Order: sequence, then structure tokens, then C-alpha cells
Amino acid sequence: MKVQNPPALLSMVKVFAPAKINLSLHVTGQRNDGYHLLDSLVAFVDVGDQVTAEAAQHTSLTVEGPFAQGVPTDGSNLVVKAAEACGYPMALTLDKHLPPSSGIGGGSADAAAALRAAARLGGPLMGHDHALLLGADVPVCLASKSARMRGIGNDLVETPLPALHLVLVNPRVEVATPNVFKRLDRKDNAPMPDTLPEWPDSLAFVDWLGTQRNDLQEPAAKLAPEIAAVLVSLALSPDVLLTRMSGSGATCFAIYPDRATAQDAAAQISQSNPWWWVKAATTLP
Ligand SMILES: C[C@@](CO)(OP(=O)(O)O)[C@H](O)COP(=O)(O)OP(=O)(O)OC[C@H]1O[C@@H](n2ccc(N)nc2=O)[C@H](O)[C@@H]1O
Ligand SMILES: Nc1ncnc2c1ncn2[C@@H]1O[C@H](COP(=O)(O)OP(=O)(O)O)[C@@H](O)[C@H]1O
Repeated sequence: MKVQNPPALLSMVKVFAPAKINLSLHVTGQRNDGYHLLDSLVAFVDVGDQVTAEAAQHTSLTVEGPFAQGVPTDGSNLVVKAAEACGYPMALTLDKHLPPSSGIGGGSADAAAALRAAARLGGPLMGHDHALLLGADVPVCLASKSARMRGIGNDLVETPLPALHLVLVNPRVEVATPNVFKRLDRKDNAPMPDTLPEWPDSLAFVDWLGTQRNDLQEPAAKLAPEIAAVLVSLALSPDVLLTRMSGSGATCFAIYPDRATAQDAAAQISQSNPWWWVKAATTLP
């Protein structure tokens, strides 16, 4: 019998940390510990951060990239917390492209990428329950596949969606998630339907999505009036199908019929608002 060598372990890995978009976000209750119950359709896009990792004696972190200045470089960074939580020390480099505190889960995506990096280097693969301790959004980011997310972020059902062409806009205003939840008047809003419909194509999906909500949009817009300006700017762009805020804000998204239309809208919005962070994006399969 031929004896096969075990697969060689990689010495360095690069892992993409895609932005998370809450296409819908219904807040349906609140637990005794203060955490809110959610019902959210989550998608991931081809815009994100990059985590590079090597096994090391001690965990270290270098942060670079366009949003490096906005994130901590010490043990409070979620990639360091992720390395510590899985007990696998790594030399980490975070190339930060997503605006922080912006409702697209940058820190959670980075933490999930660090967990995937540890597993690829030969460390343990952390389970969802353990990942949840790093943040409510970390479990959904671990798979980075579109999903219906319920509970506080722990109850996940993979939900394939038609491809969507988006523009993401952040007015470069950081919004703290707990402050938005605190300003939400009603905590017991209606969930999405028990059984989600089948969508034959993107247009049918967007029609249905228009009947759903982000319950955090109103309280976030009270905290950051720039959100209203972003939504107006997206709503005025040619051929737009739907506009909404993601997560607790302030990033908003719009959906377009195709990539070229999304790219044209992004270029036009960026030209009129040079300070804003504007990206055309397509959902990942
Ligand atoms: C609101 C969401 C929707 O996807 O996205 P973001 O706006 O952060 O991107 C998430 O639930 C955020 O997840 P994440 O950012 O990982 O939250 P955590 O670090 O666990 O919690 C930060 C704080 O948000 C509030 N929080 C978070 C999640 C949840 N289900 N209920 C809450 O009330 C709590 O005040 C908590 O102290
Ligand atoms: N890798 C990271 N990237 C961004 N923020 C981080 C990171 N690690 C820790 N943080 C902290 O987490 C907080 C939430 O950031 P982030 O995850 O980007 O928010 P959101 O989930 O709203 O997009 C910020 O206040 C930031 O200081």
C-alpha cells in the first residue's frame, strides 16, 4: 500500500474579510441581558479587508491600508482577540479597507478571517458558539455565505440569493452600535415571514426585499443626520431599484440591475460627494 505524506501546512496565509450587508434587519425582541433578537437577511460582497497571518510564538498585529488610522492596534483589535480565543498565536497584518463602526461588520469580518487563517495554518477551527463570544456578527462572518440570521446572531440558516449589484456609501461618520439600539423605540417588531419565498431572479428578490425593513435605520438617522443625505443621494441615482441602511449604520446601500449601472452611480455619487466612502460591489455566491 502506498503511504501518502500528510498535506504540507502553509506557513503564511492571506484571507479576505468581506463586508457584511444586512439586506434586511428586523429587531424582534430583547433578552434580559440587554441583547436584541434579530431577524436579518445577510449577504457578503467583493469589497473588504485582508488579513495575513503566520504562526508565531506570540500574537502581534500590524495595521495598514486606507482605514488603518480608525482601528485599534492593541489587544482590543478583534483579530488579536480572535487569535487569543482560539489559542493559536499568529503574526497578523490587517489591511484595512472598510470604514470602522459603519454597520458592515468590518471588525467581525476581520475576526472571522483571523479564525479561518488559524485553521488554515493548522490551528483549531472555532465553532459558532465560541465565535459568538467575540461578537454577535462573528458567526455569520465565519462562513461569509448569505444567510438568514436570527437570535442575537447565533441562529443561522444559509440562504442562497440571486446576485446583486450594489453601491455602498458611508458618509465617514462613525456610529456606535449600542447607541443606536438604545434609541430604538419599539423592540418587538414583526419578523420576516417564517418561510421566505423563492425568488426566480434578482428583480423578484428586490421586489420582495422592498417589503422588508431595517428597524435601526430611523434611530441611526436621528444620531447621524448624514444618513438621510446618503439615502437621498442613492435614491436619486439612475435606475436604482432599492435603497436601505446596513446594520446599525451609517453605511447605506442601493441595488441596481447590473454592475455597469452600479459603477456609473458610484462614480457620480463620489464626484458630487468627494468626502464620502463610495464603492460599487457585487454579492459573493
Ligand atoms: C447590529 C449588527 C447587525 O448585524 O451589525 P453592525 O451594525 O454592528 O454591523 C450586529 O448585530 C452587531 O454585531 P456586533 O457588532 O458583533 O455586536 P457585539 O459586539 O456583540 O455587540 C455590541 C453591542 O451591540 C448591541 N447588540 C448587538 C447585537 C445584538 N443582537 N443586540 C444588541 O443589543 C449591544 O449593546 C452590544 O453591547
Ligand atoms: N479589526 C477591527 N476593525 C474595525 N474595528 C475594530 C476592529 N477591532 C476592533 N474594532 C473596534 O470595534 C468597533 C466596531 O467596529 P466595526 O466592527 O467596524 O463596526 P460595525 O460592526 O458597525 O461595522 C470599533 O469601535 C473599533 O474600535
